[in-house]
Amino acid sequence: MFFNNLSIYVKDLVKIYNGEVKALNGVNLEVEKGTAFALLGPNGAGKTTLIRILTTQIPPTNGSAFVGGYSVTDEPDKVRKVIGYVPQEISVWTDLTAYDNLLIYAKIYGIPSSERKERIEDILDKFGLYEVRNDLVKTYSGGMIRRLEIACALLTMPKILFLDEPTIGLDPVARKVVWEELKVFKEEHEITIFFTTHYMDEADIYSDKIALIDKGKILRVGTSEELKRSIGSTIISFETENNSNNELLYKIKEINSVEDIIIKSNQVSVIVKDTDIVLPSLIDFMRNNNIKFKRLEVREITLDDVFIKYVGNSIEVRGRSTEVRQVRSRIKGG
Ligand SMILES: Nc1ncnc2c1ncn2[C@@H]1O[C@H](COP(=O)(O)OP(=O)(O)OP(=O)(O)O)[C@@H](O)[C@H]1O
Repeated sequence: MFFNNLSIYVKDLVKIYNGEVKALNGVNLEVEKGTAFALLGPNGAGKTTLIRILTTQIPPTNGSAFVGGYSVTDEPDKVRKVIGYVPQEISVWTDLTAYDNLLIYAKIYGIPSSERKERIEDILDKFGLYEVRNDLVKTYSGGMIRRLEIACALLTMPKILFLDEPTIGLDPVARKVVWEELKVFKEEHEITIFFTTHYMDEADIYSDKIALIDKGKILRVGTSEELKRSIGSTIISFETENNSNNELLYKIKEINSVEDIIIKSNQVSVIVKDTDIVLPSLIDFMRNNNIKFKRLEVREITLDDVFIKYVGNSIEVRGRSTEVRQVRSRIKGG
């Protein structure tokens, strides 16, 4: 059957808020079973809106979406039975212990009382929280709270886990712990993970496929390698020293084997197919036009370069994410 291989199928999805804000503008996506899929985009791109539609919290304005083979609009109850969801906002009770939080989830989701203790202890162990299971959550670090939220969402053993900015506001070490534990769980139970993120490295390391989203539109979908290759093979970057004019610099595009050029103030990135061809011509060009430069380097293309190329600027973690981080750290501090 058509959906056999897919966990999520989205067709021409549109969401317009209050008849005027077009948050999603014709989104098409396919997510294969057992994979980790990252939705990468800046603030206001439509990431949370898409996740809310896929988790049946809000209806789309137009188009269709299927999760686990079920329509989010026609069969929302069936969708809810096969998914787990961790929102950006705090979703556990901080005045309770981890064990009691999970016990509430177990009761809400109808896990038989004879199985509860074993399943709760098992998931606490998998997410490194067994030793602190009887401590109040408000004494936990941000990373521990996140791991508990994920444990709560996985207690019912969903087939598809949705995570909205799972590591927002966490330090790099805590982010790594969250992802390493998720990775082990995903492999063990063959679940599909659909997550939104601002973090390039997170999408790069932990996803099988990445969709770039901006202004409600999917710009590109592919593996990290496919996305990087789609813009070229290498970057030659340098800083200009004098106030060279950009019009002149854009002429670098005419050099044979140059794919594109990105200029951000005095930082110039030249995307090339073949460095050996471009480098001598580029040096000649700079000399002939008396453009002084420093810190020239030849480096691999990163996802950040891909994003700048397709979206026009780099992702900044700001606004809402700062807000979420502040709220989380306030709660953490009691
Ligand atoms: N309930 C709402 N009512 C009206 N407009 C909304 C609502 N929710 C989101 N929007 C708008 O829809 C657009 C997409 O927002 P959304 O929250 O989906 O983006 P996002 O990519 O998740 O952003 P962030 O990374 O900041 O969470 C934005 O312009 C936002 O202001």
